[in-house]
Amino acid sequence: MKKHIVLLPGDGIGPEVARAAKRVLEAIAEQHQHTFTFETHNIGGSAIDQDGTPLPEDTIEACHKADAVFLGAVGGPKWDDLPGHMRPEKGLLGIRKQLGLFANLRPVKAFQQLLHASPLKTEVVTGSDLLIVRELTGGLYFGEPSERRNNDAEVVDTLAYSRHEIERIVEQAFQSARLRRNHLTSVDKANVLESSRMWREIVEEKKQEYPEVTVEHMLVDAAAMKLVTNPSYFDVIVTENMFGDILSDEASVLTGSLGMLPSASIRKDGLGLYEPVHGSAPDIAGQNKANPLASILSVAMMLKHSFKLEEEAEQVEKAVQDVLAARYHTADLNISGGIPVSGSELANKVIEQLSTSDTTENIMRCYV
Ligand SMILES: NC(=O)c1ccc[n+]([C@@H]2O[C@H](COP(=O)([O-])OP(=O)(O)OC[C@H]3O[C@@H](n4cnc5c(N)ncnc54)[C@H](O)[C@@H]3O)[C@@H](O)[C@H]2O)c1
Ligand SMILES: CC(C)[C@H](C(=O)O)[C@@H](O)C(=O)O
Repeated sequence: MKKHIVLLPGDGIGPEVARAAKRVLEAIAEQHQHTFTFETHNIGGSAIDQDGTPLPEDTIEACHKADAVFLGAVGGPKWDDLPGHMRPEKGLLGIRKQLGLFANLRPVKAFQQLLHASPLKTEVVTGSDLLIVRELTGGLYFGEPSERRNNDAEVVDTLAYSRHEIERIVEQAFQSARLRRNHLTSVDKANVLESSRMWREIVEEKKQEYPEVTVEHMLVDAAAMKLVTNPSYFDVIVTENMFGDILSDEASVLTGSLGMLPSASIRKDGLGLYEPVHGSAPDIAGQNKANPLASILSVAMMLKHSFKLEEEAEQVEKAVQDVLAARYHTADLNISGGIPVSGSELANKVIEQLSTSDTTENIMRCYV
């Protein structure tokens, strides 16, 4: 199979984890006689420095032509004082919007080997296996107006959704639920927000088409609490952009580290942008400490969603599992009696493991 992948390393630890992602893709290509070609482009702060904008035109063009995109991370203190429209994060929001990537899939699964790495009690974390389906191209992130007024005496951001935007993400969530355990929790703030009340109505309408899926509505504040007190209660969570952003970082504590959470930002035709949920981690950038596993698991999602290479995707997931079972870990993971290694060494271990991992064994198949 021939596939062309655009790499957007970005800032901070972005280039370190993007390197790991590329090496895993190269190893998979070699083993299975695929031809994966790569093209690297600027985004975020590094694009501001080199091109004067967080999202250069050639980056957008290359992504449009690609079969899949991998993004490391954007942002950092160097660019924090720039005006809003010039910030590195605008590059990330812009590419999601330009590519029409309305659905962000964020699977959260507590690896057996990492149950003790979470600060939560082991009995709470055990069995956690959920998928957050986050709306990605609407809501507060993109609503207009968004501005300061009257010499900073007032400020406004706008939370706006069209019916179509809500319908398509809710539909995606029902489809994901059907592939998993048929349990959908729609998270909103319907006791306060009109947009949430319309969201609820649309979920109620859509559920008629998916009678096998059990549906419930939960307020976001209650969901935030339940996520850390009874996480195994959840199967699929669907929610709007901002709530999904916050809940997924919260959910990362179940896995032991933000460095463990992969994501896929997808649209209907298969093109996807794959990125770890974490940011550019300026505190550890350039020190080879970044955990590459969120990025490597995002590669597994790329293989599955964009390339339909199920076996290869499972091979990557299994290799990660085996490396953790061998107790290798980066410093962000608290594993007593483990073997601490650098980020690049951990990526090496996964790549070595790829040739030996037996995917017929029971592995975590949570990335739907
Ligand atoms: N997708 C993205 O590009 C993205 C996501 C979130 C934040 N950001 C940006 O990143 C910058 C830093 O944000 P932040 O500090 O709030 O969040 P962050 O996710 O970068 O870091 C939060 C904490 O988690 C740790 N961490 C994150 N990823 C890790 C990894 N792979 N391995 C080990 N430890 C890891 C960091 O060291 C830090 O202590 C900001 O500019 C923010 O806007 C970008
Ligand atoms: C960097 C930021 C714009 C981004 C978001 O809020 O979507 C990040 O937090 C994420 O979760 O990918």
